[in-house]
Amino acid sequence: MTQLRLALAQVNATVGDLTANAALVREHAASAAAAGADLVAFPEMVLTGYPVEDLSLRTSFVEASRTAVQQLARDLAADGLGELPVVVGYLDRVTDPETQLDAEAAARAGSGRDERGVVGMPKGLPQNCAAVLHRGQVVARYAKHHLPNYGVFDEFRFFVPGRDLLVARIGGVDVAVVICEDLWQDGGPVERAREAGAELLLVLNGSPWERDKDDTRLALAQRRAAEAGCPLAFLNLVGGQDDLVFDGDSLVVAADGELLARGAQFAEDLLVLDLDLPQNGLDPQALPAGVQHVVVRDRPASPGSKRPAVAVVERERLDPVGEVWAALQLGLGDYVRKNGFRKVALGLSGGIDSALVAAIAVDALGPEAVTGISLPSSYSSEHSRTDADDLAERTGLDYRTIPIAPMVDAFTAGLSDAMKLSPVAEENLQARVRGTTLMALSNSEGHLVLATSNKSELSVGYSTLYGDSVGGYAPLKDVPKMLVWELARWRNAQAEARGEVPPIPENSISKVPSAELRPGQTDQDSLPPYEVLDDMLEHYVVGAQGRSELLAAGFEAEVVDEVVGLVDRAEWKRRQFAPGVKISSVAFGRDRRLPITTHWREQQSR
Ligand SMILES: Nc1ncnc2c1ncn2[C@@H]1O[C@H](COP(=O)(O)OP(=O)(O)OC[C@H]2O[C@@H]([n+]3cccc(C(=O)O)c3)[C@H](O)[C@@H]2O)[C@@H](O)[C@H]1O
Ligand SMILES: Nc1ncnc2c1ncn2[C@@H]1O[C@H](COP(=O)(O)OP(=O)(O)OP(=O)(O)O)[C@@H](O)[C@H]1O
Ligand SMILES: NC(=O)CC[C@H](N)C(=O)O
Repeated sequence: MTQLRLALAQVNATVGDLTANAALVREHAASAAAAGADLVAFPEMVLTGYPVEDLSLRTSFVEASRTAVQQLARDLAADGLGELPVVVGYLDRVTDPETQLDAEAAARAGSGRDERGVVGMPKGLPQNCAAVLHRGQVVARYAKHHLPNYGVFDEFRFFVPGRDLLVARIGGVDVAVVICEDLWQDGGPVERAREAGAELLLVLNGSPWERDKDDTRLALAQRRAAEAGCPLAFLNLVGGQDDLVFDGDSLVVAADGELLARGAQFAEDLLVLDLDLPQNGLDPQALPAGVQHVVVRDRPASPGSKRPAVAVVERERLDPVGEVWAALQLGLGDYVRKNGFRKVALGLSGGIDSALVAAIAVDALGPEAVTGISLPSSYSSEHSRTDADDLAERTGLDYRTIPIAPMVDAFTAGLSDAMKLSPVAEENLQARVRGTTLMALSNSEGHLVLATSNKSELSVGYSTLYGDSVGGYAPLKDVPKMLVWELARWRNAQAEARGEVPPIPENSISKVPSAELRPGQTDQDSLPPYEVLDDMLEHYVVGAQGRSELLAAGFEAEVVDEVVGLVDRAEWKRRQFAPGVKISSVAFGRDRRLPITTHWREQQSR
């Protein structure tokens, strides 16, 4: 048995900020060293942030990452941390196609060049890599084998796959290092880690969160640990990046599947634990082909018997709705902060969507950073104002009122000389005056405007383009309306349990949803009841089911045709929408890509 004190640093890196990310690594490496760790690991592409998308195709960016990883190794040594092996994810490139690519790819790299790069491979041959840093140097390197190319991932476009497995002897333990998708695919590096006799499988991840994924990951880690025949440490990024949220939730499982430790959810964490590892007797002279064995440290920094054991602190787990809240809060907060904003603004209608967005924003940024504006028109109900007032008081946000009736009247008068405004044009004019007013505030005072539309509305195009759809970020973009209400009730119940004032007025939760763009209007004049709509959207948008499957699932033909038609026609509107946090398995945006211009109609399958 050898004891390894393992430190997993789940940190919040920022895409493109190599300097800040390197500083984050140095800071957490220092904490790991202070905790007596034999090894500290950081997530997938921590040095560049993740995902970097087409930045991987820029020579300047790839070279900056290559330089930064070397500099980081030197800086760690200068910090007095040179003896601590540090594993970091970063962006590298193929420098020797003969030895770093498989034979077929190497042949293509040698022959098929055109002005865009190597035919069939991304320009510059970038790779998603892990490096082991020790005594001021990069002492070992691994390139991700399996590149995810589905859902939100496009890694065939961004990277060239790696070929060899890395096993690094660290603190006397043979550690196989792999990267994220390597774990999700059968066979490949996990199987080879077992063949090689690895004693610990270390997986660096940039695994974005979606509902229920924590359970999927745990089950996967347990299965792969059994396959690898050794404990498995799954280390994940944390933080928001455009429409993705990484939840951390790193975990360590034993070879028999026992959960040994789990990191915080949606927060940075440094997980330190002692692993007692049996020696698998890896023989460096008898390794399977394609396994690189590098000796970094032959024995632990301090023998297990001579240091006090570390106690693994159990982190509190969030319930399923709490996870969604935390994802929305972190996704919005990081989008605002990482894009250099300090405050946000939104229209407060007294309705549930704007109330929920305001409450999330206040949790993410604090009440002083959130400006809510009541923008009453001549159709606005009394409760739209009083409920907005109530929300403002409960949350303490910066609250203003700007009546829009005079502006709408001036617009209507000005336009009516040139055209006869249709009823829909008149309705939308109000939403557009509100949009213009919010953008004026954004330009004048520097607020980022939040769009309040939810996934149900986005699905069917129930918003006014250049009106209530204005905004730089749309927190509820992937949140269906029924979940909007559930989140509001959940947040209020949390407040009550803590003896705090619930942020969302009860009336905003219980009232009938209405756009209030004409007298007496309700959402249900134009849309099926939200219970039915959301259920069908789960089948049609998330499940991508066709008409016959929707009918077989029990939906009425008339409703199917109406909803499918609305969803299909709204594709152009969705394309112009701001990004928002992905919480489902199929979010609008990169997850669901459909042509705007298409003559395919589901009804054709009748
Ligand atoms: N394929 C396509 N490619 C490019 N542009 C396309 C297009 N199809 C239509 N268009 C354009 O889009 C215009 C229609 O879109 P748009 O102007 O937005 O208007 P539209 O979608 O017709 O109306 C907005 C609807 O949303 C409702 N609404 C508004 C605000 C808030 C809420 C709420 O409660 O959440 C609901 C409102 O009551 C109304 O029923 C057309 O005039 C046309 O110019
Ligand atoms: N009177 C208003 N004052 C300020 N903003 C408004 C007003 N009416 C609408 N808006 C803005 O337009 C958005 C869209 O209106 P919509 O009616 O869909 O949302 P909501 O009122 O928040 O919720 P619900 O759809 O449940 O009524 C609102 O969320 C809000 O940001
Ligand atoms: N970065 C990755 O390789 C992520 C892919 C993986 N299937 C996940 O979602 O966690």
